[in-house]
Amino acid sequence: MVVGAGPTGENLADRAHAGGLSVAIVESELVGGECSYWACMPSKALLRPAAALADARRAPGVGTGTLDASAVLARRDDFASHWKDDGQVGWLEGAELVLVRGHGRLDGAKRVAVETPDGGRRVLTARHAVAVCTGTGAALPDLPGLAGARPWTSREATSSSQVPPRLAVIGGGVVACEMATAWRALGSEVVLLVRGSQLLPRTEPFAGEAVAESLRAAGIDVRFDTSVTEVRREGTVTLTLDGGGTVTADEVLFATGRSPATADLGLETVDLAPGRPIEVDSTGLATGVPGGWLYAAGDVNGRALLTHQGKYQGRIFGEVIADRAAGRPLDTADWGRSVATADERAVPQVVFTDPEVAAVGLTLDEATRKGYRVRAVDYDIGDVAGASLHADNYQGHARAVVDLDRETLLGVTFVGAGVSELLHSATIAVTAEVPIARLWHAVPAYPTISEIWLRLLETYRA
Ligand SMILES: Cc1cc2nc3c(=O)[nH]c(=O)nc-3n(C[C@H](O)[C@H](O)[C@H](O)COP(=O)(O)OP(=O)(O)OC[C@H]3O[C@@H](n4cnc5c(N)ncnc54)[C@H](O)[C@@H]3O)c2cc1C
Ligand SMILES: NC(=O)c1ccc[n+]([C@@H]2O[C@H](COP(=O)([O-])OP(=O)(O)OC[C@H]3O[C@@H](n4cnc5c(N)ncnc54)[C@H](O)[C@@H]3O)[C@@H](O)[C@H]2O)c1
Repeated sequence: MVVGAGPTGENLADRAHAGGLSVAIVESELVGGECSYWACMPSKALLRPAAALADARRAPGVGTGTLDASAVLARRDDFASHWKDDGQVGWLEGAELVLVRGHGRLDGAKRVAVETPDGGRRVLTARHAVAVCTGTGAALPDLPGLAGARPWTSREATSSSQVPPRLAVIGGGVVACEMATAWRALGSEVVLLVRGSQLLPRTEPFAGEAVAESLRAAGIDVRFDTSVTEVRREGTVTLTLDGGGTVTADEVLFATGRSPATADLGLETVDLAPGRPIEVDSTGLATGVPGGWLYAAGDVNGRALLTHQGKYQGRIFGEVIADRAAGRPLDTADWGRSVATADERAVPQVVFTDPEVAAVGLTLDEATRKGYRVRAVDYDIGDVAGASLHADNYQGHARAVVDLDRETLLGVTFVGAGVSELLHSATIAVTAEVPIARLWHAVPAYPTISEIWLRLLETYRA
């Protein structure tokens, strides 16, 4: 039994079925999950036209137009399948997975009680395992006046059919940076209020600095070390700031992180704490639950809050569940078939701002804190021939973090226009632990932005 039919639950169910199990999947909203309707797909549909326009403006002779907001929003609606899940339900049926609509709650060992849309209650018992794949919801701070102020969360920010004339965005993480970029490009006046002193704090510092600079260049009012202490809506929204002063906007987006969807999941019936992520081992098995029947995959286990990592866990844990049920041996060595090793060593992520931020593995700071003997190798991407052709005055930077003892890469970060498609080359280098001596023979085509690889290696060997 799988609870939650987001990208993770779908993949886990499919792999468990491919391994020989019959699978039922419980979904309380839309099959396809947050990613399809209120996260990855609609946000990237809003951002892609902005990136295309920015690229056009940097290539002389192409054009300097503005976005047609209604066309962009209409295309976004198509990408969100108009918030209907018929297509994904069709896929589930084709994959021979049984869909149970309703809110699922654990009800003791191997049991899931489903509150069905007609108000009924159905208790389902799994023969082998229950996999919780319920994802996360937006986390809102406890601020006076916030509840009555109808704030935007990531859901409204990705699905709004109106462009607010003035938008205040709270937060300095990925959602805040991407949504500030998108709505500014669609015409909003945007103020970005950041509690800390940098954007994208989990990436290399030069990434957040480049994004802050470009958000400001796009006309966004970026304010660091600024906290909101009170929110009031009287038609418009007024935010009171800790240093004194107020900000008034038509809408306010709180992009202040996520909470695991475990508060109303019956976790107390299996002696786990509601509202917390479900901790798992590297085969997906929940720790502290006897009997080896409860798994958790994707955002809900807190390992890596990204669709591709959730799907990766889904593929691996689904197969593990089927293998354990059939008595087949697992392969739990590092990078083995039955463990999600990449979660700890090589998580790739692209932040679709302008410039894009594409990173995999450890930052210099993380590698140093983990005790590796490392060297950071830096190079400005604008000095690569392919980049200077890509855009006039191309601004970008790359860093590779080299493990000096093994001469392999622990992490790579690219910042610049069009770098997202470079990332998989770095993911392969980090995951496969390709020695620098061999990377030297991986020749990038001339004149592409990929020549950054050659420059990084030359810099290392200089
Ligand atoms: C604005 C935004 C943009 C993002 N962009 C990207 C991106 O570009 N790339 C990327 O990799 N990641 C992105 N993410 C992160 C990505 O959305 C998540 O990592 C991903 O959705 C996690 O998938 P999941 O299947 O684990 O959970 P979810 O997608 O959250 O799916 C969980 C499902 O479980 C259901 N459910 C919950 N509780 C119950 C219950 N009790 N009973 C039955 N069903 C239940 C929910 O209705 C939902 O359908 C973004 C996130 C946000 C907020
Ligand atoms: N392109 C992508 O891959 C993509 C896009 C969007 C989201 N995501 C994923 O979704 C997850 C959620 O993103 P997110 O940006 O909501 O979370 P986040 O954790 O990345 O950032 C949250 C930000 O809010 C700030 N914050 C927290 N509480 C606050 C408060 N009370 N007041 C002011 N600021 C506060 C934090 O300091 C942080 O800067 C992330 O893990 C991210 O990886 C991925």
